[in-house]
Amino acid sequence: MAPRPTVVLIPSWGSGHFMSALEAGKRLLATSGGAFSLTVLVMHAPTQAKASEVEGHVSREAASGLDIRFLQLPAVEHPIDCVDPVEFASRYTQLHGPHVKAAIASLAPSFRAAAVVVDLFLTALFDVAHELAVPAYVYFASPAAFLALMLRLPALREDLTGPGFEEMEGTVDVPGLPPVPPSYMPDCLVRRKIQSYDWFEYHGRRFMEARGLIVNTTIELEASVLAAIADGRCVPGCPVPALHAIGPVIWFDPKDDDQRRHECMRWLDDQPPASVVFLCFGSMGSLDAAQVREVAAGLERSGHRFLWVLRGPPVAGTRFPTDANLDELLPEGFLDATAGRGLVWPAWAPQREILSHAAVGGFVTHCGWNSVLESLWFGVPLVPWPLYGEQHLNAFELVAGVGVAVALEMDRKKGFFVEAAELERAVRSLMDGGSEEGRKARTKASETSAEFRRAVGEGGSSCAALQRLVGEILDLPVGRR
Ligand SMILES: COc1cc(-c2[o+]c3cc(O)cc([O-])c3cc2O[C@@H]2O[C@H](CO)[C@H](O)[C@H](O)[C@H]2O)cc(OC)c1O
Ligand SMILES: O=c1ccn([C@@H]2O[C@H](COP(=O)(O)OP(=O)(O)O)[C@@H](O)[C@H]2O)c(=O)[nH]1
Repeated sequence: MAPRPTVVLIPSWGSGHFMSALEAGKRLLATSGGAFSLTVLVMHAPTQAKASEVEGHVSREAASGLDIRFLQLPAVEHPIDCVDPVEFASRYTQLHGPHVKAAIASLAPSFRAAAVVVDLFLTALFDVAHELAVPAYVYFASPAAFLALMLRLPALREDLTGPGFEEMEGTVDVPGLPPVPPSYMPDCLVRRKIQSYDWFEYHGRRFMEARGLIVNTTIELEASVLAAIADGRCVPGCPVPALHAIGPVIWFDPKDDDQRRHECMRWLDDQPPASVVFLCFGSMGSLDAAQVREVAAGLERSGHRFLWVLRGPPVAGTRFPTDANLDELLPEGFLDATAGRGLVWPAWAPQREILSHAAVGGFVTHCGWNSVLESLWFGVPLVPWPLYGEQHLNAFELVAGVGVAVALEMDRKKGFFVEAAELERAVRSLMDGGSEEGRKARTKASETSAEFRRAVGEGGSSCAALQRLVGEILDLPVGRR
């Protein structure tokens, strides 16, 4: 019997990355109508907490009855002296090369790898795909604007006077975006860390070797950036891989009827429609004590209702926050002063469920791309408070490009510190009925929600992109994709 085609997906272990890639894989599988299966190669997550999280996802999905097989890759050493998580992910991935090759070879004779799809920082595995003559794809869980920047990095290096963007004068040309101030570049490219730039540039170059770039966005949301990439404006003179905008790819937890309704949801049930501003800063977001005091003062003075996910300092040696001790962190009297109109939640919260609640009218977010897409899916406008990774660029795009957000001024020289008065202003602007800035953001967020739902529905742009991608993987003649 001829071997069955399978798509080999290799995600990384970060919470957002793993589930976003898996959800994208499941959408590919569903669109293929059984023409191929999905094989997921799972790397050992580098921390115990992440490993348990990944194991939980794998065992739940393995029991789903879908045509997915999970293969655990052997453990490898941890690279040392890495300057940031991107360098770690890139070097850790390189060490997996021989194991990935063996895993793909072991699929024969029952299966044939029809494509290899890797996470954005795992492009070192393209070497294996090329050796085995299997088409390679990138799954890009971040916005197309960041993809455009990564593709431009080799050329932008020529404009730098130092190893990062910090010393750069003028603005950065990210094709498809308005001119970007250098301070909105990903934080590890702003400061003087030569390895960071090198690794981002490495991946940017390798993207050009892919057969296709699968991006978690929609043509409607990032039209100008996607056009700029497709027109070759990021890497002039070189053929651009096929672009597939299949988003928004959002993962929703399976409903568990036995579970009690979460305390945050019960609290929201008692609040009026669109009255609550939600604050949450992602899987690696925690604020220091001085910043917590400013947020508390800003929220109290704004007079608005709020649900604030406040996490404690990171676990030693990691960037992942602990559950907060509210008595220690919050200013004395704050909880009493805001009783009835505010809830501070000290642990991981059910963010997607919260955003879906009618009482939520605005979201102060760290601008992780999953959080942005989830908020817009439910039509909730944003106040961007970027912290790490590419989030500053995301914030710039949301305010200056897309128009779904009210800007928040931060002191870029003082560790992106936000004053209480500035948070109060931004929250009022987002939430007050009379603010023109907030009205525009609310209208645009609500239009984007409708666009998103059309894009993934039958005949929508992302649904069509998935169908074209499946046709490309199966090598169907162009007219039948
Ligand atoms: C996308 O650019 C960067 C991403 C990261 C980064 O690293 C990271 C490492 C981990 O061990 C766990 C993580 O969860 C994690 C997350 C992360 O960034 C977020 O990834 C999301 C994708 O699912 C999404 O794109 C968010 O917008 C990201 O903020 C780190 C980094 O530089 C250090 C990046 O430039
Ligand atoms: O308390 C929290 C914090 C985060 N998230 C989820 O974690 C993901 C975070 O991904 P994102 O890309 O926004 O940021 P990252 O954490 O990767 O920086 C999103 O799906 C959020 O809904 C959550 O459910 N509860």
